[in-house]
Amino acid sequence: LTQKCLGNMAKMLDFYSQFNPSPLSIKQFIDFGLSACERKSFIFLRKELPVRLANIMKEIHLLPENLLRMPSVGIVNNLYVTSFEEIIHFEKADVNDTTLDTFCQALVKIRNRHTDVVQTMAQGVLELKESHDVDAQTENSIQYFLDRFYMSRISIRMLINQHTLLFGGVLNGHNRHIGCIDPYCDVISVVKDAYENARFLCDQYYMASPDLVVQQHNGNHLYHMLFELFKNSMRAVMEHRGQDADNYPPLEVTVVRGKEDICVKMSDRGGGIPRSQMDNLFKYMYSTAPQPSKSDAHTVPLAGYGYGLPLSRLYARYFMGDLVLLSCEGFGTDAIIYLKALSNEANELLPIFNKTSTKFYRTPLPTADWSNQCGNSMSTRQMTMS
Ligand SMILES: O=S(=O)(c1ccc(O)cc1O)N1Cc2ccccc2C1
Repeated sequence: LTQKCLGNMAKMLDFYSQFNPSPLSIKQFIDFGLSACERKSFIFLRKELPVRLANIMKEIHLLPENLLRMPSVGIVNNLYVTSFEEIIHFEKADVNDTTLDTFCQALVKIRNRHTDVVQTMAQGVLELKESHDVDAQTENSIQYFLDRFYMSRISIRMLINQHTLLFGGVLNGHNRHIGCIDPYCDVISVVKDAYENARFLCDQYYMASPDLVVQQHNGNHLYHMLFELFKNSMRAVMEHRGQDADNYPPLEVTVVRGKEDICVKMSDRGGGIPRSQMDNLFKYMYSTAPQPSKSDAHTVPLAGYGYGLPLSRLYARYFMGDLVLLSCEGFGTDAIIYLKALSNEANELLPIFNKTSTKFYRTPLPTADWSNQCGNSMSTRQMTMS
């Protein structure tokens, strides 16, 4: 990048990062998709995509120095710079069919370019762990950043998918879908799909798998969350009971549609984990496992790079839901996915680059205002954070 171009890029980043991202609700996605006007979508996206990209790119620059210097983080940063440049080319383009077509192609190119960003960032965290000692403040900044970075990425891919599915020419398989949203989503069938695919992996690895019991009391993010939870629960049950056991306690899934929340609860009797370990399950630093070596590729990892739970919780929180784990050590674990029942309440939850987020990276961990004998001290913020 030439000096002039770099300077211009910095100015454009400052300009677009001043705007807050505009959260959309599932209702807005559906209503817009029904009227589907490509020009309006283009006009909205050529501003909103640079705003969302710039907001998170400014935050990348706030990362702790030694993470920022990791080769993989440099690669991710350059991907974002390239994609940001490509999008702002459309800033003043006149709105005609040629522009709309090249815009769609650019979105597909950007989506493909960023396909492996989750793994590449995980590699960056691994590079840091292998080259530096990571203090609590750095770990805190990384946890805070990656939750926001992946949420931002989920939201950008959601916008790109809706536009390319609605206007990209390729007819999507199910014409009742609006973009990637299925307004008639039958949760039970998603549960069964996710179970069958996780069971396939479990059978391959353990030569057996727990049954599924589904009780119904009343998309694709939902599928990914369920697939992840099934893999965890199956692994827990199989390892808790040992592979010679002849029968395994079934996984129980309960689906309830309330006035405000839709709950999908998955209960396993896999022996659970101690309360002291629970927080680690959602920590990127803790769950950044060394890459599974290609040699033992036949042992298909039920748990991939370990980012399954933190990412699944982001998918749940993206549309104002949540993912909560409740474990009883020695017995098993309940995982509950909460979804908004009403599409007008299912608003995107988006990270905003501003003074508050900037301060978070610069504020040292507060001194403890709680203490116990074993020398672990906590701050009120840490108590409320988890
Ligand atoms: O921590 S867990 O309780 C657990 C965590 C998340 C989940 O969705 C289901 C679970 O059951 N569990 C994961 C696991 C893996 C290997 C051996 C034993 C266990 C216990």
